[in-house]
Amino acid sequence: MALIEVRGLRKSYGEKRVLRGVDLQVEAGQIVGILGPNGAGKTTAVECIGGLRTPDAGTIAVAGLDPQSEAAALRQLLGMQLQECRLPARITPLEALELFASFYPDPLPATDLLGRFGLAAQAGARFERLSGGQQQRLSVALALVGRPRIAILDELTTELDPAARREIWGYLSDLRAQGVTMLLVTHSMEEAAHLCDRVAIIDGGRVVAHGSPADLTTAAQAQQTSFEADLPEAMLARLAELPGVRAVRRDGARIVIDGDDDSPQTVLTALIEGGVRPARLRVAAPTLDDAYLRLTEAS
Ligand SMILES: Nc1ncnc2c1ncn2[C@@H]1O[C@H](COP(=O)(O)OP(=O)(O)OP(=O)(O)O)[C@@H](O)[C@H]1O
Repeated sequence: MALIEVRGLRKSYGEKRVLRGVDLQVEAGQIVGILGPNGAGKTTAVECIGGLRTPDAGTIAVAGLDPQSEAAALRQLLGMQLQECRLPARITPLEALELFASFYPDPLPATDLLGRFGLAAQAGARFERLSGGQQQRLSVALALVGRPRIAILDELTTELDPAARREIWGYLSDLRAQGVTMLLVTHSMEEAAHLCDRVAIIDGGRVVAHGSPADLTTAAQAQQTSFEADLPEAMLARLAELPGVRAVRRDGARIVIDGDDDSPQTVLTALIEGGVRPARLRVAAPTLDDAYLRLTEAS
């Protein structure tokens, strides 16, 4: 059985049906990313998994525990970073870490975490005086202070500069190597591609796609062929009719063609047969961004 097992999760706020039957499995030791448009219900889903919200229907087991009825046991093995870190305005990072550490039998030393998360100089600063990025780093450190077996991190690096983001990614990779399982809510495809073993895309209240970043990218079958050529409209129309071609457009001097994995070859053959010599030809491999857009558009 997976370490996190979610089946048929449903949740509404009043009339608003947010989750309409979410299924999700997270294997031990994996980093799983949850992606999806704003308002798709990602935070709602992870808050249900963390026991902070009560589902309307469905089952959730985290390390075999029910997050509602076995919340106290779950808290000992789960660390949770919330999208909005709400702490008293005057608490300092050191105080907050020591307070959270006091809830666990074998916490990480607060000073180590302050160093690791680049907050040593702010150890005694009031929370309200920290920058957005510093508050975010503190919220991740707070989620990890109890040496959790499972960490749920909600928009972990949104406010961070590129160097800080890379540092946190490095830290999470170290944690994975130690066997920590992580569920990440993210809007960053770069983050998902870099860190996640698997991603689940939530849209319309359901998981519309899941798999490794590479699987999803391949499944999207998006190849983009572009080149410069003086093509008459009739030729453009002919390219648009080729098998596997999804869209043809002009972008300044370039012709840009989206299609499936075989489309670059099909397009090239058609151009050569038509006596066209494409200049500055480029074929762009699909990215997770392309896959995400196609999958969420399709749903
Ligand atoms: N406590 C609440 N009461 C009423 N509606 C809520 C509540 N919390 C969330 N919602 C609504 O439920 C929907 C899903 O919200 P949620 O925060 O789970 O989405 P999300 O996918 O995490 O979004 P984002 O990417 O913008 O963070 C949104 O339309 C939101 O306005």
